Amino acid sequence: MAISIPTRQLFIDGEWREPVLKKRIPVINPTTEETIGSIPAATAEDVELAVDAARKALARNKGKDWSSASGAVRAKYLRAIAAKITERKPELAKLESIDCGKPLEEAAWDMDDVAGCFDYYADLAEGLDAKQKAPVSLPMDTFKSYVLKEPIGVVGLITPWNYPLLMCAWKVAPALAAGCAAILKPSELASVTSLELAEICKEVGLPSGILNVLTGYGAEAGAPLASHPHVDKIAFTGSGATGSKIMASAAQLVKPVTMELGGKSPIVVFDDVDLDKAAEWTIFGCFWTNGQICSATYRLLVHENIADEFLDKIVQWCKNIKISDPLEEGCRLGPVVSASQYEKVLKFVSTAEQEGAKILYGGVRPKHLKKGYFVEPAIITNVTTSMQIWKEEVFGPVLCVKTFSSEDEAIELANDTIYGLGAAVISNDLERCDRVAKAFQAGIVWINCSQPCFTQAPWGGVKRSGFGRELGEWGLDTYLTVKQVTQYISDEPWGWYKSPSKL
Ligand SMILES: NC(=O)c1ccc[n+]([C@@H]2O[C@H](COP(=O)([O-])OP(=O)(O)OC[C@H]3O[C@@H](n4cnc5c(N)ncnc54)[C@H](O)[C@@H]3O)[C@@H](O)[C@H]2O)c1
Ligand SMILES: NCCCC=O
Ligand code: NA
Repeated sequence: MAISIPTRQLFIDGEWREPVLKKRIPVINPTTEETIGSIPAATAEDVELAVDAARKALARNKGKDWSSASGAVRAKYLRAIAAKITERKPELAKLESIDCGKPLEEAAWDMDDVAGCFDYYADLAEGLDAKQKAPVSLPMDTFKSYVLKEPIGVVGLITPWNYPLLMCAWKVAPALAAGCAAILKPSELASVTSLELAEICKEVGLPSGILNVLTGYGAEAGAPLASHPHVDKIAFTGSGATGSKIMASAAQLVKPVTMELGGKSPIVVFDDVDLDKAAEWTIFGCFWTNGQICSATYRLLVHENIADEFLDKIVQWCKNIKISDPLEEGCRLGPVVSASQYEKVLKFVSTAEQEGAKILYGGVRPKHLKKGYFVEPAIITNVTTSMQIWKEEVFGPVLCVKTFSSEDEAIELANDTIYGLGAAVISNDLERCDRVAKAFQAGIVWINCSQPCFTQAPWGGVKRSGFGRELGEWGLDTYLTVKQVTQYISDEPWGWYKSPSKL
C-alpha cells in the first residue's frame, strides 16, 4: 500500500484550524531525504486559542461532560480511541516509519503499545470512581476526613520524536483518564501521527477542546505553552537543555512539571553468562529504535575475563543487523531522524577517535546506502571516563565499552554519570543481580534484558534524567490533585474562645 502524508491543520476546540500565521513545516523522509508533506506550525497566537478552548471545555456545564463526569464516561472515549488506533495500525505504522525512519515492524509494535496504553488508562479511569472519598483515619473522633482525587486542570504535553505517537499516548491517555483537558505539542521532527490521533478523537466524538494538538517548533509553540498562565501543569519528555528552559519558565508561575529527560544508561555483563544471549540483549539495548531511546544502554561494562570473546560476538551480531529502508521487510536499523541528528552522531564518533578511543565497528554510512541518514551501529572501545563518548548522550546507535574486574568496580562505573534513567545487569547469579539492581542509581532496572517496557510499570529517572513517573498508576496520579475534606462531627461547640452568649 503506497502511503502519503495527510494534509492537516492544527486541532483546536474539536476543529481543524489553519495556524493564525499560516506557517507550515516540511516533513522530510529520513530514508530518502525528500520532502514528503508538511505540518502546520503553531505560534503563540494558536496557543492562546487552544488554551482558551481547553479552559472552556473544562468549565462547560461545570465539567459534567468531562472533568466531573464519572471515570466510566471518560473510559468509553479512551477505549474508542484504542479501537481506532488498532483499526488503523498498518497505516499509522507506515506513516511513522516514513516520518522518523523507524523500522516498520517496530512502528507496528508501537501502535499496539499505543492502543494498549489507551485501554489501560480506560481501566484506571473506571477504577478512579471507586477510589473517591477514601477515608483518612484521624487521631480525634470529633473529626472525619476523606480524600478527593481531582483533575489538575489544563495540561500542556510536550513530546519528542523517537516514539512519536507512543510518547504522546503516555501523556494523553492518563491526562484524559484523570479528567484534564490537554494541549499536545509533539516534536516538529515527527508530528504526523499525532495529527492522526486528533482525527481519531474527532471521529470518536471526544468533547471539543478536551484534546488540542498544536504542531510546531519548540521555541514558537512549546515555549508559549510552557509559560502560559492558564496552563496548570507541563508534562515534558525531551532533552535536558529544553527541560531546564521549561522548568525556568514554569517556576515563574509555580507551575508543576514532570520531566522525562535523557540518559547514558549502563549495561553490566558478568563473566557467567551465555555469550550469545547477552550479546543480543546488549545490541538490542543500544541499537533498537535506531539507537534513539532515552533509556538505551549506551555504556557496556563487560567483565575482563570475557571481554575479547564478548566483543567478537557483538561484532558478529551487528553484522547481522539488516540496515535498510525501514519499510523493507526484516529491517532492524533505519536512518536516524534528521540531517542534524546524522551530523551529530558522526561528530560524536570522530571526537571519540580524536580523544584516543578505538572504533571497533561501524560508525560510518553503510556502503550499500547512498542516501538517507543511515549510520552503521558503532562499537567504541579504549574508552576512558573523561571522554565525551563516556559522558554525553549521543541519542544514536553508538555503544561505548569499558571492562571491569569486580562487582564493586562495575557498580562504580555504572553510576559514573550525571544521568539515572535506565540500567541493566546480565548474570546467571540472581542474588548478584538483586544486589546490583539495588546499587544502580536509576529509575528503571532490567535484569537479564534491556529495554522491554510495560504500560503497567512506572517509568522515569533520577539525577539529571528527570523526576516524576509516567505509566502505571503513577502516570495517572501525575494528572490528579489530592483534596482533603475534613468535617467536624461533634455536637459540642468547639470551645476555644469564650462564647459571647455566656457573658
Ligand atoms: N525519559 C524519557 O522517557 C525520554 C523519552 C524519549 C526521549 N527522551 C529524551 O529526549 C531527547 C530527544 O528528543 P528531542 O530531540 O525531541 O528533545 P528536545 O528537547 O529537542 O525536544 C522535545 C520537545 O520539546 C520541544 N521544545 C524545544 N524547545 C522548547 C522550548 N524552548 N520550550 C518548550 N518546548 C520546547 C520540541 O519542539 C519537542 O516537542 C533526548 O535527550 C532523549 O533522551 C527522553
Ligand atoms: N520503549 C519506550 C522508551 C521510551 C523512551 O525513549
Ligand atoms: Na520527519
